[in-house]
Amino acid sequence: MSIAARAKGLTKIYGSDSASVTALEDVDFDVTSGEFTAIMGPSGSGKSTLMHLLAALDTPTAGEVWIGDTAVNNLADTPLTVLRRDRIGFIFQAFNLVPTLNARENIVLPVTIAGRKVDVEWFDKIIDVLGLADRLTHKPAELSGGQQQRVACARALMNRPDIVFGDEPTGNLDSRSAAEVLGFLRRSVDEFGQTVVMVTHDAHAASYADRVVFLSDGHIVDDIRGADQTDLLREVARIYPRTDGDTGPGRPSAEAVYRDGSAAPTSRGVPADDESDVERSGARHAARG
Ligand SMILES: Nc1ncnc2c1ncn2[C@@H]1O[C@H](COP(=O)(O)OP(=O)(O)OP(=O)(O)O)[C@@H](O)[C@H]1O
Repeated sequence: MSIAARAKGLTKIYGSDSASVTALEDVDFDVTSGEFTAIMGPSGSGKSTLMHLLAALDTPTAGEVWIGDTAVNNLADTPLTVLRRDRIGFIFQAFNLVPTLNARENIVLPVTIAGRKVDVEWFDKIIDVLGLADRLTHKPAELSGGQQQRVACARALMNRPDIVFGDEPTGNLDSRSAAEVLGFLRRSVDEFGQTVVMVTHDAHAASYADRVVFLSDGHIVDDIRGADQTDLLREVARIYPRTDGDTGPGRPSAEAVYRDGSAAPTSRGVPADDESDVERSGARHAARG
């Protein structure tokens, strides 16, 4: 079992003096290679901060981050840019495609920026799995949200990165498109050996992962494997109990987790008949052998 990314003693404080916010405090976290890890927690618990630090998009106040064996903290600008370009893939909630480029051009952008030749076999494989073959000449505005996010998934994998980071990648999608994107991330782990780290509010989305890490108030408070949606909802209710009226400053709002559908499996357009937990976790465990 190798480590794709490691955080040690990670602390992030935004602002200074009385206006400062401690978003993460002394967090240790290893991302295992070839695994799908989800990071859950209420709004403000530090999920995006942890992901951005792990993905070398931001610098910590204290602590260290490694991508594989590379210590990220002290990298100069150029090797840091190369590391982000070649070893990390990103999928954002807002897709972040280049509007003037068509789907094919968006997908191969990381390769063309790096001045390399497109690996046609790999490109075709990804496009086939994502069902994008008949959309390659379309610009983002001519694609549905789900298709745009599938293009973003293809772009994230194009360089065969060490890790793909997804920040609420299904946050803007309907349930069917979300299931397609999550199913693809799952397949990328099972079939391509990809390492995926995804931030989500949503227990349904997190149930596609092998491992779910729960954050609260800038700390990791739980870390479980092989959980289905029911298990995750139980964990959410246990870790973030409803505290109606108790959402004062400094307290992460459990409501955010609930409001976003994590405690209500059918509320965020996640149809009960969409794909049962049993089927999905069965597929996950079968794929893992
Ligand atoms: N650039 C910033 N400046 C000041 N405070 C920030 C900044 N970014 C995040 N924070 C604060 O740090 C804490 C953690 O934020 P973070 O975005 O990591 O949480 P999150 O769990 O991802 O929340 P959400 O689910 O709402 O995106 C919050 O209190 C947030 O207000």
